[in-house]
Amino acid sequence: MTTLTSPPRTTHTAAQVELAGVTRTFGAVVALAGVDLTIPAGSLTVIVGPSGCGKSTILRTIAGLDSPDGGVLRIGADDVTSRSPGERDVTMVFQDYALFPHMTVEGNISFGLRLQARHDRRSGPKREQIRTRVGDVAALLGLEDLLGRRPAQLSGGQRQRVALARAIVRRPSLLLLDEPLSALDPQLRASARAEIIRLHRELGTTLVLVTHDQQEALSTATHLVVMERGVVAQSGSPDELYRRPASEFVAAFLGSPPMNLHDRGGLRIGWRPTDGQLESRSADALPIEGVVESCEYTGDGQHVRCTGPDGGFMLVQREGERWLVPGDSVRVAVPTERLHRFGPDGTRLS
Ligand SMILES: Nc1ncnc2c1ncn2[C@@H]1O[C@H](COP(=O)(O)OP(=O)(O)OP(=O)(O)O)[C@@H](O)[C@H]1O
Repeated sequence: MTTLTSPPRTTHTAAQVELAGVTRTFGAVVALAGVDLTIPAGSLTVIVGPSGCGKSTILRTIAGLDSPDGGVLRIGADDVTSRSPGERDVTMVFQDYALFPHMTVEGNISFGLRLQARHDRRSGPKREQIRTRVGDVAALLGLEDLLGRRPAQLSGGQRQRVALARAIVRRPSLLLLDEPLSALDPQLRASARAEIIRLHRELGTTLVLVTHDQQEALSTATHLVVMERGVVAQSGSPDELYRRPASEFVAAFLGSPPMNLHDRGGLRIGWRPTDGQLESRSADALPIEGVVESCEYTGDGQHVRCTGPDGGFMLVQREGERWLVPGDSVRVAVPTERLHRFGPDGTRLS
């Protein structure tokens, strides 16, 4: 696969996207309950959240495949709320790739450009330009040797690359991907994820990706958006959301194994399983005692599940520490600066 060091010919200006008070209902179902969101120009923004929280509806609204009931959508400086999909300079890649089965890979990739050429003979792309652009994109995605094949003769990962090639060959200033990796097995997912990150960097376009996989979201995004029941729970850099979750919902949603949460004095206290220090006697720490219930070997350590005085908790134990077995008593200290505090309504305190 070719890695371009200078900006490729597929580069286009990257667009900022802004949603203000966007609402959408389907009968009694509120899919979007007033979404306020800015997607920075040139970012790789990942929208993540549990099933049914409105992720796909946001993407479809940005693409113009669905119309909001209220609110404003801007792409760049333009209010595009009532513009048709064709007037938005946006391309969306669907979960199932939707390739044309009777066309070759080359035919699939060039389809949009050929259509454009037919509609607009004067300023549309010329045959030679189409060939060059398809060649460039095929090189970028490592598809040069597959151009003569049909979709049925490709692996899942190759089909995904063809769908991406078909989208980026049109040089959109905004590229939308709905669960692009969901059809791939875990090993292919990891390499496809790396490919999307590289592609984003080389294209310089704004890329918005939807997933329900929080691990994938954390590792892929430059800008992360967590959705909760039709609204944005929090948006910012992945690091910001992981280290300073704005609510108990975001805290519990991001991170694997998930954050431990306890009731303490009318508040909710949270700590990451990696922040618990075994056998530490530090004064500036919350002590928690428990009994080991089960241990899960992870290769470089253990995930240890314990029962404590006020419910269970999880601890991540690294290699080199005392090896725990079920029935062991443990004493864990959580440094005060690593504690997260949430009020009765779930919002972060301090
Ligand atoms: N065309 C439709 N008609 C009726 N209800 C819809 C329609 N599209 C979406 N919904 C509902 O709106 C809500 C949000 O759906 P959406 O597909 O945006 O969620 P999602 O976060 O992408 O979910 P998933 O991760 O399961 O794909 C859901 O309750 C869904 O059932």
